Amino acid sequence: MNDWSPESWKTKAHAQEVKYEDTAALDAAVARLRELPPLVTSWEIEKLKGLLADAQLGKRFLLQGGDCAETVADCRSSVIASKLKILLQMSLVLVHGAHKPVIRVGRFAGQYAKPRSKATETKGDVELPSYFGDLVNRPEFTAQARRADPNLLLSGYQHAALTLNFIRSLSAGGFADVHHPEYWDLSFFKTAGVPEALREQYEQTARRLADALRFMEALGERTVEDLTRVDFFTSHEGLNLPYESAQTRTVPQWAGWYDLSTHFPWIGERTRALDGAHVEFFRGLKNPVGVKIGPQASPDEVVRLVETLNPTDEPGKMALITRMGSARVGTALPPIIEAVKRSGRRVLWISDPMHGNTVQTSSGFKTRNFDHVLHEVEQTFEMHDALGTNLGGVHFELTGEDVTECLGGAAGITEKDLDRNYASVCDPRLNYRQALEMSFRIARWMERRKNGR
Ligand SMILES: O=C[C@H](O)[C@H](O)COP(=O)(O)O
Ligand SMILES: C=C(OP(=O)(O)O)C(=O)O
Repeated sequence: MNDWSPESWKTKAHAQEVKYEDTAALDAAVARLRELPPLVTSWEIEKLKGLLADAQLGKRFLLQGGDCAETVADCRSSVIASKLKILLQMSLVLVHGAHKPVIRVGRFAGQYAKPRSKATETKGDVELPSYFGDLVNRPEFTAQARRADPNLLLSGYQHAALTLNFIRSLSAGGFADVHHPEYWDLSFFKTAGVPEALREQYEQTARRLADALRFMEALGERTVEDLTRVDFFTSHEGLNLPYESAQTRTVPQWAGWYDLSTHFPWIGERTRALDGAHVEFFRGLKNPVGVKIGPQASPDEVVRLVETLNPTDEPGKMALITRMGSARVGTALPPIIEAVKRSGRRVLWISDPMHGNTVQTSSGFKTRNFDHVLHEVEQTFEMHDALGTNLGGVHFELTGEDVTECLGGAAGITEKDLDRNYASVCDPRLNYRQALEMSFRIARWMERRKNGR
């Protein structure tokens, strides 16, 4: 790859480019980022690539989830711990449904850069730059807060490091009680609005999961240790190229270049142009990479993306994260699956049922409906089944907190609840109960599908 370097993206058209006024401060921040130690290691990245290769073959399933926009203000122990807890609980439920190991990947420790539909936001007669994530500017609607500040690149790096440090220590054994569903908050399925049949299904799944975990623990001390040690990998949208390229390095033990800001970066729907800066940057990386694929993508374009980003067809390297929307998935997804299948290329298919299902309420809240999200996942499974391919993972925007951002679920969130605790600075997330319920529904669905019902 002679014509590639960590900076070669600078010669390409750059969608969502951040315009920094103070270029000397940008250069200084990037220079400092280049010197700082990596956040993750090439060993971990290669390990994840191996697990993703298994998922491509249907031997593992991937759960990817976390905030839409991680914030520096939420770099707090309770918030991080509850995010890990919900991901872990969901993964246990999915292990139970999928009958295979689940790879846990957080949208965290670096999910600080956001692409936006509009470059500016207007309130009354004031127009300011949009909020592009804590790596770039601040959410408050003031000219000062919305200025792109290069020092936030360093702040983002530091908070990613703090987050990761805490995740690593919790991973080494801080989750013993999470293996006991009797301590989980499953009260959502006892709520009045939940149909009897659904309530029974939830109770049965929780009981069977608790039995299975007790059985594993009873097998001996070593198994308990293995259960309480939990691996989480990190991911984020590799949107801010000055940030990503400053942390892209060679390492002594392997050939090639690793983006050491995260294990598994992805390219967003708005920045995946074949001749654009992001594809140029990502095509030189050794990390596994994801690309978001929306309903406008053409089958041919998707195949060319796969060929460009993984020219050697390396196992575990390439993931396509489809986000079509529940109304369009039935028509938009099959031609893409068929084209990739015809190309013979290895990919991991992941369903992101969040990003195609965003709607705006009359009172101005961005929201998503639990049933639309579930429907997109189920339809995506069905289409892969019908076409002989394998849906190997799911991708959610979620939080471990009791927010009110998405509608529906057994917790019965309605439009009038949205302003009770709408905390996201960008898109709506499933709250703790909705996320857990989603995993119950998917697991149940996987089981029935496996049993041919
Ligand atoms: O998370 C995805 C995008 O950043 C988000 O949907 C953009 O939101 P906007 O359409 O309000 O800019
Ligand atoms: C921006 C995102 O998604 P998409 O590129 O699919 O819109 C995201 O996942 O944060």
